[in-house]
Amino acid sequence: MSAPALVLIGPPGVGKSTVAAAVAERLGADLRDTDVDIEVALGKSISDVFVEDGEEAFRVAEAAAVDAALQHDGAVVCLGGGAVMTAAVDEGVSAAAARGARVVMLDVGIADAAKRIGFNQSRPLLAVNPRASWLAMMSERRPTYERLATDVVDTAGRSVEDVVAEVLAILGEGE
Ligand SMILES: Nc1ncnc2c1ncn2[C@@H]1O[C@H](COP(=O)(O)OP(=O)(O)O)[C@@H](O)[C@H]1O
Ligand SMILES: O=C(O)C1=C[C@@H](OP(=O)(O)O)[C@@H](O)[C@H](O)C1
Ligand SMILES: [Mg+2]
Repeated sequence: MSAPALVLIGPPGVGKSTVAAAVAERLGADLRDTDVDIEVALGKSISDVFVEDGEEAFRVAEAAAVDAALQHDGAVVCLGGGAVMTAAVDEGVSAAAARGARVVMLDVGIADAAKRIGFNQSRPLLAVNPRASWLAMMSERRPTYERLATDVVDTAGRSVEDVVAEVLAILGEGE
């Protein structure tokens, strides 16, 4: 049964896309960042999808992109922060874990998240009142992230390289 090697979940700005790219390179594995897959499939940026088509349309496209990525054997898969709140995605990630994928939650607090993403315009859900929105989003999502995760990596105050090394160790690919 095919399964990705790794599925990265966690809030926006925690470093999923950055860490996934580095881990995939180190493993020589295929990288599937589902936000990139959605942009290719719809031919526009995530921000434009939200503005022109709305969040509901984005979540439909996202569920399809995640479903395809979770069938990609041996891949390093990186989800958008809100993906697991869609029931089909939640079930798909659980099923991938049952087939052997490691599901790693990257965790972070508000202080580091704010520094990393600068709370700028590129994440449409955080465009208005970014700090309060991030905190509310995190309290709603945290139980789902923690339930799905086979492993949790705290990224607060750590370099990208440090986080990548811990994720590689979880995969049994230490230095
Ligand atoms: N451990 C880290 N320490 C400091 N900055 C980080 C760390 N991980 C990622 N970053 C930076 O945070 C920003 C957001 O990362 P990104 O990979 O886009 O997050 P996500 O995909 O989770 O939204 C990037 O500029 C990245 O370089
Ligand atoms: O948290 C969310 O709902 C979202 C997170 C984003 O991805 P990142 O988590 O990679 O920033 C992107 O999928 C979209 O803007 C919605
Ligand atoms: Mg990302």
